[in-house]
Amino acid sequence: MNSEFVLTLSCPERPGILHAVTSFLLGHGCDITEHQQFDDTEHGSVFLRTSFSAPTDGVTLDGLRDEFAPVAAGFGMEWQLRDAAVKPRVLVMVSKFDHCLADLLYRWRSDALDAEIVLVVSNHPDLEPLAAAEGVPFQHVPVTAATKPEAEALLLDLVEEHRIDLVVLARYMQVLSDDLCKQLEGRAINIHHSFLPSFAGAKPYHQAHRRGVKLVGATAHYVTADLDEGPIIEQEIIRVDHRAGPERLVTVGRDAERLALARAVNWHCQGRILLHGNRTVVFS
Ligand SMILES: Nc1nc2c(c(=O)[nH]1)N[C@@H](CN(C=O)c1ccc(C(=O)N[C@@H](CCC(=O)O)C(=O)O)cc1)CN2
Repeated sequence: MNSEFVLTLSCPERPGILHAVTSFLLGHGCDITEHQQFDDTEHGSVFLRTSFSAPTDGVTLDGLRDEFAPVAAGFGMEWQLRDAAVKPRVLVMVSKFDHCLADLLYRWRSDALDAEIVLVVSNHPDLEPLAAAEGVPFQHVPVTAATKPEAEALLLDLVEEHRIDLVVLARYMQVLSDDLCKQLEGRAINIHHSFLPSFAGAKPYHQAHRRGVKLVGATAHYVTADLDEGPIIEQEIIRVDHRAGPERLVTVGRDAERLALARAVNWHCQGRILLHGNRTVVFS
């Protein structure tokens, strides 16, 4: 029985990167099961994701990490090596709209999410029954302008207490502070209910209706201090026409939100996303 691991890395472009990776893996009796690479010749950077199986006797994750570190240092790599069998622990944040939370819980229950949903946090009590129905703990953390600092401190305590790997904002309608965004950099994903960069901010479907668009969509992105400006992971669109009023756009938009968010969460948890400045490389 072999173990499955995933190596992701980025580094300055130069000859010998792939050779270094593959000879390291071969030297440890590992077999590559999937490989994807992107050479950004414009910026002189290489992005790579390799999944591989390793013999269980004598090969451990920590051992591979310790022995790959000097190889990586020689190329100036930023890298991650993780056990593909270990599902990242996810905290889902939500306000009153339930469609994204319900979708993620259903995918998790039906083993279609490569993550463990361990906690739901909301600034309203309304969706506690939805989490309870799936046996997931729910924490009501009210937020006002005055209480936002302590509410965010509690959230960070929960992230640490529950050993959270990823925070998912599944229609959480409060703006996170710059400090919280810094603390959660690269491990918080938001679903914005428009096809960014169009209609950022509040009420995007009403903005879209006023503009008379023929396509509406949703955007899953990493959360940064700049509202709706974080690195885009996935987008989904749906065709509409003149008959669709704002309410109808809200309704059809939900499908785009559910799909874009679920894909983004799965790809993040499978180690298929690498940050590239304010953009992403997605090995889907
Ligand atoms: N630092 C960030 N925080 C959040 C982001 C983000 O990109 N960076 N995304 C939002 C989600 N969102 C749009 O996708 C969004 C949510 C809320 C608002 C907003 O103006 N909220 C008001 C309060 C509204 C209310 O109480 O119902 C506010 O916070 O003053 C805009 C965009 C999640 N957070």
